[in-house]
Order: sequence, then structure tokens, then C-alpha cells
Amino acid sequence: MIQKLISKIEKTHAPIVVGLDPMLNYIPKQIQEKAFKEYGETLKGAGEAIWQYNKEIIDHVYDLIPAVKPQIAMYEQFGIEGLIAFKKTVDYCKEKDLVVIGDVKRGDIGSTSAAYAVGHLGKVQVGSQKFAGFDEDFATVNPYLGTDGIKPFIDVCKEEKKGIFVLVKTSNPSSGEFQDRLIDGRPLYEIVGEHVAAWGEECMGDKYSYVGAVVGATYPEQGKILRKIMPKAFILVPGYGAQGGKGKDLVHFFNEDGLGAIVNSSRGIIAAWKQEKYAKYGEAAFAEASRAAVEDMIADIDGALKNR
Ligand SMILES: O=c1ccn([C@@H]2O[C@H](COP(=O)(O)O)[C@@H](O)[C@H]2O)c(=O)[nH]1
Repeated sequence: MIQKLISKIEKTHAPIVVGLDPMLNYIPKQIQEKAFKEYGETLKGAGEAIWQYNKEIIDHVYDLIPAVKPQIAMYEQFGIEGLIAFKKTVDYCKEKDLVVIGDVKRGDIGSTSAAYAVGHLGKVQVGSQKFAGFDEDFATVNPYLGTDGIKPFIDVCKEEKKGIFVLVKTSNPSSGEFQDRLIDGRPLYEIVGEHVAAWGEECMGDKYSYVGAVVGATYPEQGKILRKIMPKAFILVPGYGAQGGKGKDLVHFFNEDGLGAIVNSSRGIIAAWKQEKYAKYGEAAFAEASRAAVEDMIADIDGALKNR
């Protein structure tokens, strides 16, 4: 899957991921009204609204981008109905040949991590048959429980040719509280980065490993250091747009080959119609606003990489 991600980035010239993080207040009223008319103001109605909203955005941007990143929390808040919308979204994106990164941030003791890995990336045995659960291409993984919490994901990735992105330095304001703590004079994120590089050694595609890292766009200096510590890891970079990250902050997340990073924007794309910059599209043309925001993001990152 890492090879597919790379070839799609090369084909689209767009090292970007659209984050599918739907909230009801982003969803235009025409979609909400239709869903609620059919299913009432219920969790099922909300799930339907989310799915229809996602579908229209995907239809408007899929040809421009290599990958999407649905954030499972946004779906889980609607319980089972939300998870049905999550699964429909994953399947539809795969039909559109997009790489799907499930932002699920799992990680536990080994046996429980194995179940998470099977549920999101692998296949579960039921009697004599095997079934894929959510079936994303990549999943985000929390390394806090150590190697035995990560290994089951790697085992499933090897079997299924999929991949993971391990949280190394997250984009949020408090990320330094633990991640910047010094251990023997070195910040914890560097130590986690070294582990990502080591875990990735046995998981190589042609040039890059299918064990990648998450490093926030909001920490460009740390991104530069981590790029050197994990030269063969793909870096998933959230924090662009709504959290303040800009193309010029991101150049050092990339390797000299122009690869090695993929930048996520969620609210900045899917709720573009609510921003002043894209207000001219209006509520009805929300997906066209998302397309314009994707084009602007590609141009911003491309311009920054050309001028580095
Ligand atoms: O360090 C991290 C890790 C994950 N995220 C996730 O990415 C998106 C960002 O959404 P925006 O609307 O573009 O801010 C969201 O799903 C986060 O959970 C992150 O932001 N930072």
C-alpha cells in the first residue's frame, strides 16, 4: 500500500490528504433536511446526513488527491449509525481508488492491539471464513504501550500489505507536556522517532517503509529533526489549515526526492464553504468550495517545495 500511496502522490502531484471529519454543523441544511425527513432527527438520520455529505465531497475531489483520512471519532459520536457511515465512506473512497488512512489512534497490550489491527487492517476468522471489518489501508497507532502494542499491527500489515502511522509528535498545543520530556537529555519524540525507524527497517517497500509517523505541521523544527531520524518513514502531517500550519512550514518534512510526507487538512477542506475565502460558493455548492480549497492547498505546498 505504501507503493500505491507513493504512485498516487506522483500521479496527482499532490502530497495531501483530505480529512473526512464531518460534524453536523458543517453539513448544509439541504442534506440534513433530506436525511431527517427520511429517518427523523435520529442517530440514523445523522449517519445518513454524514454519509451523503462525505459522498458529495469525495465526488468533487477524488481526481485531485491520493488519499483521505476519515477520523473515526467524528463517526463514533453517533454510535453504530456513525460507524455505518464510517464504513460506507471507507468503501466508497476505495471504489474511487483513494488510499484510506483510518485515523483511529489505537494501541493497547499485545492481544488487544492484535484485535484492533485485525478489525481495521486485517481479516477476522469466523468459522471457516475470514472477513474484513473496516478494511482501511493505513491506520494511525498510539505507541505509548511500547513494542508489544505495535508489533501486532506490523504483523497484520505484512500479511495484508497495509501500513501504519505511529504518533511521534502531535500537532496539538499540549503535545510537549509529555512528548518533549527529556530522557537522558533527549526529547521523548526523538526516542519514539528512533523506534519508528527501527520498526520500519523490516517493513520496507521500494524506498519507504510502511511504518510511518505522525508529526504535526505546527512543529516545523521538530519535523526537520524527525525527518533526519526517520529518513525512510513516510510522515503524515496534520495541523495544516485550521490549526495554523502553512506550506512554507512543511518543506523540511519532505525528503530531497520531494516525497516522504503527506499533509492532512480536514476542516479547512470539508468546511471550506463556511470560510470567508470560499463564501462565494454558498451552502448549496459546498463541495465545489472543497474542491477550490484542495486546489489552493496543492498550490501552496507545491509553491513552498519549489522555493525551498
Ligand atoms: O497530531 C495530530 C494527530 C491527528 N490529528 C487529526 O488530524 C485532523 C486534523 O483536523 P483539522 O480540521 O485539519 O485541524 C483531526 O482528525 C485530528 O484528530 C491532528 O490534528 N493532530
